[in-house]
Amino acid sequence: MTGTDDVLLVHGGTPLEGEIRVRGAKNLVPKAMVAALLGSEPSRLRNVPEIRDVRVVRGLLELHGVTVRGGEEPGELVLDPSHVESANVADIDAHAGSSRIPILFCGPLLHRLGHAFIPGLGGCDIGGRPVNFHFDVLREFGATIEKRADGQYLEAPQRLRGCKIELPYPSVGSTEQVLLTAVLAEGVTELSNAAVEPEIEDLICVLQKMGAIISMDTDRTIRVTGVDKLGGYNHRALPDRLEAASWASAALATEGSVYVRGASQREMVTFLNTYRKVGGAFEVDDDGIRFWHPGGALDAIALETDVHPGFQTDWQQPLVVALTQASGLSIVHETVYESRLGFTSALNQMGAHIQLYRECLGGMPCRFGQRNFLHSAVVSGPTKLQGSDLVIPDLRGGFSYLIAALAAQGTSRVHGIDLINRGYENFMEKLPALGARVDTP
Ligand SMILES: CC(=O)N[C@H]1[C@@H](OP(=O)(O)OP(=O)(O)OC[C@H]2O[C@@H](n3ccc(=O)[nH]c3=O)[C@H](O)[C@@H]2O)O[C@H](CO)[C@@H](O)[C@@H]1O
Ligand SMILES: C=C(OP(=O)(O)O)C(=O)O
Repeated sequence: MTGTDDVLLVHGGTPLEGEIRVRGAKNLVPKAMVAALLGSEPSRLRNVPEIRDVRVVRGLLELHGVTVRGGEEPGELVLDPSHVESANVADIDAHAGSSRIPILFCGPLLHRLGHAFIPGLGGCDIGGRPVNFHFDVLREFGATIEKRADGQYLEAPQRLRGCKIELPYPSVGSTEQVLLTAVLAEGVTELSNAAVEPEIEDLICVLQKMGAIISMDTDRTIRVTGVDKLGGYNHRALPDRLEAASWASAALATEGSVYVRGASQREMVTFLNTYRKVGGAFEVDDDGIRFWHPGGALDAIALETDVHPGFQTDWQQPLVVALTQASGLSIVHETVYESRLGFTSALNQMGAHIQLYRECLGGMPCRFGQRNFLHSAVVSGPTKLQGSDLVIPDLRGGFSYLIAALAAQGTSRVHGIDLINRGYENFMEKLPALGARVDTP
């Protein structure tokens, strides 16, 4: 999309009402697709959403000789890794900056080919997002890494071997890096301070179906006993709890009611507790969750983002829009990314009162407190929002701008909406289905 194609006019002031469906999680599906590379047989992945991160990984897998085709049911992919081969560096490089997933190709490609080339990563610009943990763990497994102008070149001079690793922080991607590498490494790998997000548990289920031996302790320790060979898997991806929470926040901020078919309570317990504290209502049934604004005033809250089972950082930005409609002072302490509150300046331009602070406004130990990052916010509400010209900064920030524009009086011009396709399936169809008044210029 370019030019005016990438602009959405949002005429606000209408509550979102109706039903939408979420499918497999953006933060699991592309990784399960990478896991298929480790198998000696085809894998079947179901509940796959049509989002850009899936297309990027599909392209990268195909470049490496994996055949990817649709399966029998809608949203099913069949991935056949029988003929994995080296890809042309220039072709891989065409995917530079597209997503964060390419770094997870390291372990599988080192096992299959003995070498790997990783282009520059993309992903949301919400902090520095270094990948030092990833490369440190790969070195522990025995890989060599060379940084060149166009990307990172890795080699495994011999079979990678299991090792004992402690992550400095429970990083999601680094934990996945360890899992995808340890399953075929020689011997046992013990990872402490691992991330335990639901998407990681689901990746462990995928790998176990392939023949891996992985155990998870309650103290964030994961143990993997390497095996010589893995088969394929048949797996239904867990639902996208991040997209579900975004629609929930949209229902609250627009004083509407949205049934999110496919949403699952188990992965959203922390979000649901917070939603209830703010004054949002929800009802869980076997097929999804209905979220609505029950009328009356919303309540201000204190919120700290954290690794699972804490309040997921990707839930933060959409919920902040709803907090602009709550009575009193809400406090938000973002402890996962140092720069994830920059999106609030546009909300202020629309009439919100959000003040950012460098200090940690919360009790949780945080890596950013003494380091000059505006990572805490005080949201003072309720404030009426007015339509505005908005430029989408990142995935969740972008969806938050859509929510704010829908809740505002008047028309907003939202630029850069294509970015939302990275993680929200068919949002351009879902919005009008919920009664949103949107059109293109
Ligand atoms: C595709 C995907 O699944 N993305 C998710 C994943 O991102 P991602 O896996 O990139 O996030 P991480 O959990 O790794 O990052 C958490 C923190 O660790 C730091 N860090 C991470 C790696 C590293 O090598 N060095 C380092 O310092 C990061 O800068 C950040 O401050 O988990 C995040 C935290 O739940 C989510 O917000 C993202 O939606
Ligand atoms: C930060 C996110 O994703 P990514 O890691 O892919 O940039 C997100 O989904 O909000």
